[in-house]
Amino acid sequence: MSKIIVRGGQRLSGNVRVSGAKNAVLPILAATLLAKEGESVIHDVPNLDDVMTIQQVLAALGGKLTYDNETMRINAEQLTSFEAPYEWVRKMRASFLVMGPLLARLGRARISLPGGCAIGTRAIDQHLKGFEAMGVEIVLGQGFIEARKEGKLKGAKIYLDVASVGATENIMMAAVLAEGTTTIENAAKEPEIVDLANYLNAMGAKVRGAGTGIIRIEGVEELKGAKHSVIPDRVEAGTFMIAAAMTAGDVHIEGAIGEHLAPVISKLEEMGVVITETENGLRVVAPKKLKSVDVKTLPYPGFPTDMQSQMMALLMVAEGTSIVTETIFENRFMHVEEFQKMSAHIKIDGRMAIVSGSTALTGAKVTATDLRAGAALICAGLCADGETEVTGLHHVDRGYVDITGKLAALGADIRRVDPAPAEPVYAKVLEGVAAALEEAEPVAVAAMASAEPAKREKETPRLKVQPTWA
Ligand SMILES: CC(=O)N[C@H]1[C@@H](OP(=O)(O)OP(=O)(O)OC[C@H]2O[C@@H](n3ccc(=O)[nH]c3=O)[C@H](O)[C@@H]2O)O[C@H](CO)[C@@H](O)[C@@H]1O
Ligand SMILES: C=C(OP(=O)(O)O)C(=O)O
Repeated sequence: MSKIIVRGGQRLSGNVRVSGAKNAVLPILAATLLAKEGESVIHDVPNLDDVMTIQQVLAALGGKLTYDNETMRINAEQLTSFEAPYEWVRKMRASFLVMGPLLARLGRARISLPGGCAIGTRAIDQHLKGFEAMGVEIVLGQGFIEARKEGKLKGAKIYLDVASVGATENIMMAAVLAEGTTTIENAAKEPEIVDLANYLNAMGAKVRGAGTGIIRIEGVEELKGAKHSVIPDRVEAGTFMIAAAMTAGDVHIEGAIGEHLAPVISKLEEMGVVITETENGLRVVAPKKLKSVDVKTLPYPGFPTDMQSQMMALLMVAEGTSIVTETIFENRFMHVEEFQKMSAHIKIDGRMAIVSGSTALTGAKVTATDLRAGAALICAGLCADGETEVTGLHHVDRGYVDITGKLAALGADIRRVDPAPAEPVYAKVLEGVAAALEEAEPVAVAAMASAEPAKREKETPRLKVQPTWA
């Protein structure tokens, strides 16, 4: 089992570069499916497990991709399937974001119900409500959703009951090729929505109002591949700000955009941290003693839920009692139990966590219960007495590029231990299985192709990929 081992007590200092934003790059890569012509070239694509997952989804749909030096090139001219396979969708919730582009391009999509971090129920009703308003017929199967529309999608006025980030993105992507104008009211305002709109507009779309509560999308006939650079990851930047503050450090966070981090900056300043904007980032200088603050997560521009667990780690060592209220996800306090293993004093009361500060944290064996919880445990380990061993790293690898290397470069005593590669004998067996599968696949596909049409459609939707209105 992979683990990160942190020995607390080192003051962080120096420069750390923020990677491209996971939550911006995933919808943007999904949106590349909209280009009927030309290649999209996306820069600042972080090397994350989630990016690899969406890459697999796009490839399964017929996209041709290359990834080199943080640049991904995608050609989606020839889509060969409308089905996002379960094996990838179950790994990552954001795979569901291909539904909007597939409906726009092909008028049909079949997607397994999404997986991802178990931080709440994470409904998708607002995505579906938006598609239905655009004339899409939705069928819920066992473990999947099938959506189709004869002819082009129709522009509509859609009011979101919750300002969902994913629903706003999915509906925007469906609407760009629709007939007429779509208005999304109570739209999410996150910077990642603006980044997606900028990429869509570079492709030839007409999206206005992204970043406000009302987004208007005028449908166009066709979109082309475009160049785009992904915004820096505000959650990764925020995590390094917390790491600096935990260790009374002095860290420059290269690429961090102050405006995107306003609520995090404001809370850290209330605690006594000094933050200054530089030419290309933010400098964070933290005193040894920090004051407690109350924090409530809210949609942007409120305090981000994705920073809640890291902030809680900092509040555990600040002076005084803090109340953390989580309003976005009903099950996002799983890290509390892990913090308690490190001597934290936290009580949960429904959606509130009462954090008693001034804790002398002690190193312990802990597990990342979700992506940000993993980062928060690492942050706590940076100022704990002794060694903290964090497992459950598959969560962390979804969203942080080399967090161990970046913290070590700032002076942290941190290392990652990965299990030794499989014994050569097992590797040989695996190679043999892979070769056998490769040989078997063409036979299976040929058998499917010659099967009865009805059966063929049921079992191999990838064989029928003409737009429904073609
Ligand atoms: C890949 C990505 O960008 N992930 C981010 C995105 O997730 P995601 O897009 O999944 O989050 P949403 O904004 O959709 O979810 C927010 C809340 O709305 C609810 N909801 C959502 C959709 C819906 O149809 N019905 C409904 O009730 C959810 O259950 C949740 O309670 O925004 C979250 C909130 O900022 C972040 O924590 C995630 O990191
Ligand atoms: C919850 C997160 O991601 P996802 O929506 O992909 O699960 C996150 O980035 O913290």
